[in-house]
Amino acid sequence: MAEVNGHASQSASTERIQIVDDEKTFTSELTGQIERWGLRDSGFNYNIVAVFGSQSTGKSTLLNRLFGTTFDVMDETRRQQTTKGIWMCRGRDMGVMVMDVEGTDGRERGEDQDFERKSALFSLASSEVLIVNMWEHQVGLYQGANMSLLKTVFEVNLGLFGKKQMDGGRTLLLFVIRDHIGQTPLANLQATLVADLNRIWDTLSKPDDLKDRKLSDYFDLAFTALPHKILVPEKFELAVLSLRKRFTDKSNPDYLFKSAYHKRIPADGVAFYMQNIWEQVQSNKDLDLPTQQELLAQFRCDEISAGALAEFNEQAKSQKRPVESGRVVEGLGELMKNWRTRALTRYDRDASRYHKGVYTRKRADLVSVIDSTLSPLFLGQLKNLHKLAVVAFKQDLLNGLKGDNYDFAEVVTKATKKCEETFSTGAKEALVEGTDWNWEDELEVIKEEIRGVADQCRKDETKKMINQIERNVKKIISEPVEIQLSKPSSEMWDSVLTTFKETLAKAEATYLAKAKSFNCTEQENVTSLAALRKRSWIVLRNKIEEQTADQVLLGKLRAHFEEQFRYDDQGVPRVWKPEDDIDGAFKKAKEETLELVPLYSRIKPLDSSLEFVLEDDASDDLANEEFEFSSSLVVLSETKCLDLINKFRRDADAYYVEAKRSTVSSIAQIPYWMYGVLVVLGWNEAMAVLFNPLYFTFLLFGVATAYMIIQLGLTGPLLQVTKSVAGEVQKQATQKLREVLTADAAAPQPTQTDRTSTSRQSSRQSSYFDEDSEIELKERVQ
Ligand SMILES: Nc1nc2c(ncn2[C@@H]2O[C@H](COP(=O)(O)OP(=O)(O)OP(=O)(O)O)[C@@H](O)[C@H]2O)c(=O)[nH]1
Repeated sequence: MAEVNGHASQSASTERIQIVDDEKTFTSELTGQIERWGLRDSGFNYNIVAVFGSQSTGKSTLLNRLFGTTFDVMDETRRQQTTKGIWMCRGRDMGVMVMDVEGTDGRERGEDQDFERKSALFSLASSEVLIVNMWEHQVGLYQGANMSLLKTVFEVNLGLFGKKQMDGGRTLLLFVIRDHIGQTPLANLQATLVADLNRIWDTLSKPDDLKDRKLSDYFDLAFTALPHKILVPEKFELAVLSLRKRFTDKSNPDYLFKSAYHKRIPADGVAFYMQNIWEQVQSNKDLDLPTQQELLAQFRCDEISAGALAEFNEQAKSQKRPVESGRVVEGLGELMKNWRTRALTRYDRDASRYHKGVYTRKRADLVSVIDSTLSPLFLGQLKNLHKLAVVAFKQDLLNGLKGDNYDFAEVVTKATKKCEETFSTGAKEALVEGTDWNWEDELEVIKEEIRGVADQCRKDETKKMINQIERNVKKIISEPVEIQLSKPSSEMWDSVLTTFKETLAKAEATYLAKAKSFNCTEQENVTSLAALRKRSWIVLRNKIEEQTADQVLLGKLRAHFEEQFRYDDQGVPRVWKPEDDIDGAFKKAKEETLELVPLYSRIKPLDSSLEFVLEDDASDDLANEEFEFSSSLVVLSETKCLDLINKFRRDADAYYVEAKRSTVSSIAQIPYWMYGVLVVLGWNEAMAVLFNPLYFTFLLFGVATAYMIIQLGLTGPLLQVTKSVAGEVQKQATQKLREVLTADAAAPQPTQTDRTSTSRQSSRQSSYFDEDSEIELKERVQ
């Protein structure tokens, strides 16, 4: 077979495609290419083969010869890598997709073994037959024969696809030994390789559930040797031809594409299937063994990151305490941005020179640590802003609701807007770009909270307003009701209720006018008005209670009785004469007065339209006291009425007796003949006084003095002076008497003979002395 040069013109059926490029990106054009190869509709009637082996071991040459593919082959004069990435080509005149894979131990990639691991694993997992290409002299070498690479690949393959491959999809590992001179028979080489592979398999770290799996559970092994291409080209070609037959001739007993190796993926899904495998292989961390540069980069990037972080932490610490203590730190967002930028700039400056991947990864770690340190500050600041905004909101409400001329809704809207603005401004300032922090949720919490505060405030204000209106009602009805109840008449309750209803109507109008600005709901208005009616009624009821208290009502009855009994029709006080009909007048006045008791006992107007009705079940959270309207209409209970009547009767009887007595006293005057008797009996004494000049002078003097005193209005003062003088005289006399008695007590001891009389005397004295007198006496002696 003629060697096909990659640069030669290719027919569409053998056009090759790079499925994974240098940057490890999987092509998006494989589907289209499979279609161009004419394999799209071949169902399961296709095979996939790949090659694995060190660089420049004649892999492309072999594939081109075996399958008639058009892979690039290295120029014989320059030993340099030709295959980069993974290429795929359709076998000429056969339904085989052949993958030429970049060689291992690539000089060009240096220490970066990442690609060779991934490409080997990809080939192993996706193809039916994997040709392991090696020089004869590589057999038995651990590194040279890629055994360490195979170990890693087996291990990851087991982890990733081990379970799936158990259900089917075994793979054939076809070892092709190149430049076989023949000194060592193939059987020996084969034995060495099998021993190596089993050893590798035994030392694999397998998943727990696949611990007992053997190499043969997953792989079939086949071995073949090719003679030296340069030294014995004919033999080489013949051997290749015979190997080719094993791929093409199904009747060949050594046919290699056994159905057991088929992955059972329809041809039109192969592109997608392979892409998936590549993605799994790519994202597998077990393959990412660091190179020396990476190790160095990790070390240095960690160091640089720690330095930047130390400075950053110091700065962040300075604001931790103020924020935790509940203070809103002015310009915190700006500060945080500065610390963050400073730390990242410092890291970027020093670390960006190292391995790109490591630098980027470590930078992401640094950003995450910085953000997680700043996040509590941000959240703390939000919390403090929240508190501040709500406090300001409450203060604004307080200030706005001062006085009487405020519009509640307006005050609340203004305060709400200000509160939200305060918070949003502060929160936006605290936000650091590049983070996923959010403050909108907190704003929602605030909105909810201030809605609650405003609602409570509205309820309090409504309560206050109702209390105020209640006080006004009390003030307004107090006097007129008192007057109306003092003038008992059959229309007394009509006038009381008229006053009450008028006042209540005004109160309700006042409430409704105010309630508008409170944004009260219809239900709230209904409740509040019911409360207002109830409270007003209670106010009236209390006033009535006060005016019908025992003594007050008794006073009223007495006054009414007196009016009827002691005054005549013209309102002039009556002076009872014996001929007057006291009994009749008394009876009439008493009966009329007693009729008032039932009138007072129940609130019942003559005009039924004036009756006031209050629903007992009117819900009222403003006035919770126990209250029953129907019973509130009863002012005096029956027992109380009887009690009052009895008390009043006693009073009335007293008036009656007094009236009677006044007639008796007017009857009991001194009879006129008594004056005659007086003149007759006192004639001599009168004459004696008249005719004795001394007596007469005294009489004249006495009469004149009395006349003057009366004329000058000095009767009162004179009586006062007389009383004082008499009092003083009495005091002096007592004093003198005490002195006399004290002198007696201080006299020498009486003789034995006098003792009896003295003891008698002292016992008498002791009766004069009380304890105070003794103390006074002692003081005087001293
Ligand atoms: N001695 C010897 N040389 C060979 C054999 N097959 C191919 N070569 C030569 O080895 C060189 C490399 O051949 P390639 O087929 O490009 O090798 P490769 O493994 O595909 O190379 P890369 O794709 O770069 O890894 C070429 O100069 C071939 O002529 C062989 O069986 N024996």
